Amino acid sequence: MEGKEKLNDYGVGSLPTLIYIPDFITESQQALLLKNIYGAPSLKWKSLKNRRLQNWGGVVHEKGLLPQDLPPWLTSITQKICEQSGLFPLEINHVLINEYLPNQGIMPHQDGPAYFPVVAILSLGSPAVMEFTPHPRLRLCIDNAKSNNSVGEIETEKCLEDHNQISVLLMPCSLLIFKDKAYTDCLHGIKDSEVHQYDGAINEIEAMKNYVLDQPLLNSEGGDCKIIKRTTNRVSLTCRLVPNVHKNLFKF
Ligand SMILES: O=C(O)CCC(=O)C(=O)O
Ligand SMILES: [Fe+2]
Repeated sequence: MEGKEKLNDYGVGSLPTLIYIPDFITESQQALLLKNIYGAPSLKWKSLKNRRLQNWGGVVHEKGLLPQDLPPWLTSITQKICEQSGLFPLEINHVLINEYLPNQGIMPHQDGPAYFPVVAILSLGSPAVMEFTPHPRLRLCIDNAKSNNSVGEIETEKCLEDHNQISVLLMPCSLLIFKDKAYTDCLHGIKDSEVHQYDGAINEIEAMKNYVLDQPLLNSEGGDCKIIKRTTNRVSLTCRLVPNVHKNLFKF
């Protein structure tokens, strides 16, 4: 990608706003990142029930960040994201690295209130499908729309169009940016399953363009089966800006 003016070309789907950039980094940049991630001191890993993570940039509190400098191997990526997207008013100062085994995922959730509402996720390793679902507080609106109560026709259509479940296929080396309604009105999550279906993914064409499946999978009718098998770990870098930075713990 040659600069922020090109970013609009990478918008996918109709929900505002999801941006998918295939091959944001090269395979050798991916290998170098993985080397740095797996070369970090083992204490840097925090094990959760369904994944491991490394926290870089400092400790995020509800009200802000107790900062720590990002290492140069991460700033080379975060600066590129800032420059090319033009979507962050300040430098990205926080990176969460998640590692998922093939059968691990992340529950549908919304990111915390301390972050500026633009998220950039760099994917490494195994592909995966991320699902965006309407926030429970919008369920009522959708249920009303479905039973055609109380919401006008145009609103109904718009409501459904905006808030159906949306799948995004995340290939290695790609960058996903999400903001606006995708950030404020949706939960995002990844199923904890070794097989992910990408049928109907909003970026299917862009994501599969340069990708050859090792063994095309066939369904019972002999047609192509749009699933990916997660045979290796997936590692993602969730890059965000915490605008409120506290230099001094006692000023919290
Ligand atoms: O691993 C991913 O792609 C998603 C991570 C995520 O949603 C988060 O860290 O908040
Ligand atoms: Fe998240």
